[in-house]
Amino acid sequence: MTDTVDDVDMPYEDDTSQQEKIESLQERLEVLEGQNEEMRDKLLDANAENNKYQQKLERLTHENKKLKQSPLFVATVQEMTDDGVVIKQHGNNQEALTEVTDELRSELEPDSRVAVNNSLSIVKSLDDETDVRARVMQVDQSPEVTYADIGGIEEQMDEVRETVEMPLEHPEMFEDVGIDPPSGVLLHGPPGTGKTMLAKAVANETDATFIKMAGSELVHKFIGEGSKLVRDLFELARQHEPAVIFIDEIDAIAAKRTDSKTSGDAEVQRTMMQLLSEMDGFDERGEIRIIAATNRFDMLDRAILRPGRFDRLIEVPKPDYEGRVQIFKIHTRNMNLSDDVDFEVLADEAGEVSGADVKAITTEAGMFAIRDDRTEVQMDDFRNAWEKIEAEEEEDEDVSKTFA
Ligand SMILES: Nc1ncnc2c1ncn2[C@@H]1O[C@H](COP(=O)(O)OP(=O)(O)OP(=O)(O)O)[C@@H](O)[C@H]1O
Repeated sequence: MTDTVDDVDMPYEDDTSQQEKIESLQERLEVLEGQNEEMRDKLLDANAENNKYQQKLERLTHENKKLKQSPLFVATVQEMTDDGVVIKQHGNNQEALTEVTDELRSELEPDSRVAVNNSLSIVKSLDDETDVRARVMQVDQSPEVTYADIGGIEEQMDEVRETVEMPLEHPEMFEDVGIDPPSGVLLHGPPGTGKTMLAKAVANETDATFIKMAGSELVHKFIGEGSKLVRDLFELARQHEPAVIFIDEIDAIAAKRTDSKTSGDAEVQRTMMQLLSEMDGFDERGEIRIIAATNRFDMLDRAILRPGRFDRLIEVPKPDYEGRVQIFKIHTRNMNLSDDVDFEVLADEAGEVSGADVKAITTEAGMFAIRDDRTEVQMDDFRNAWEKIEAEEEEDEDVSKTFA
């Protein structure tokens, strides 16, 4: 390497001759020029290196983006070895040895849930399975709803009792007659008409565990996860026999096939197929009854309505006038009512409302009384409550139209 010249002192004594001074300065200039050249070379090398890293960064960013875009699969870590991580994919149960970055490795242990890409590289670690199950499935050992809490849908209640309660309590009757009880019951109708209540009440009255799963929670998940959750659901029900499985918003996993072939659709299809296959093997399931509910009957794939599946359809409509009177009475059982309260007039004035609307009116009427510092709820409180709720509903409709 060339000698560096850092000092700013002149490279000669004060008494040196002119000629010698020039020579020394020239010598110094040469050294500096050499240094300059060397620095320029280094700078060029560094620039070239920088370019190389930039390109690599761009490539990795692009690959990373691609990895995130492509569908991910769920797998469970089986073993952590020096050669990599052994994972087992959900759905097909295939095992694979895959490499993992040191950073991710520190987050993993046997039984960790991970998301893997097409080439089975671990992309990220996932929440604990129990967290997902808890979010998707609610287990209620004894729901509090009774048949007496439900108003205006007697016919539907009788049908649910016949199809769910009878097989649970008197399976021998079906054997004696020589017929199979209906496999699944599908409740369909507008929101807030008591579908969930019916399922809870029948579980309560038969001392069965109520297990609720929301269909919408099963979609937009990783490949293989929806069907695994369906298997887990039936396993959970088996552990809690007798049990009533309630699948709310079944349209989320059982909508008619669309033409699009996106991976999301395929995953929804797989989840539904798993549900159907669990239902097809239903005979051995003993004391488990399945009730599903939807507000979108028109959207359902007819495959789920075939015999042996959801073969008992029960429409749960909004209550009629008599039903509304009854529901008003039910929801005001514990309220301190003034003598002027007349449910027949209220049921008439409210018009075509759902049971959930009636419940909302009674609660809001109570709030009006509290705001007015009264303990007794009056007829006007109910009227004001309905006016307020109606105005809010109209506002909501306007908002949803604006954003539609
Ligand atoms: N027929 C009814 N009798 C008494 N209360 C009712 C009735 N229908 C609805 N309600 C009241 O409305 C609430 C919501 O009803 P529920 O959840 O059973 O409706 P749903 O039909 O399952 O609605 P969604 O389709 O929106 O899930 C109930 O907790 C209850 O307070």
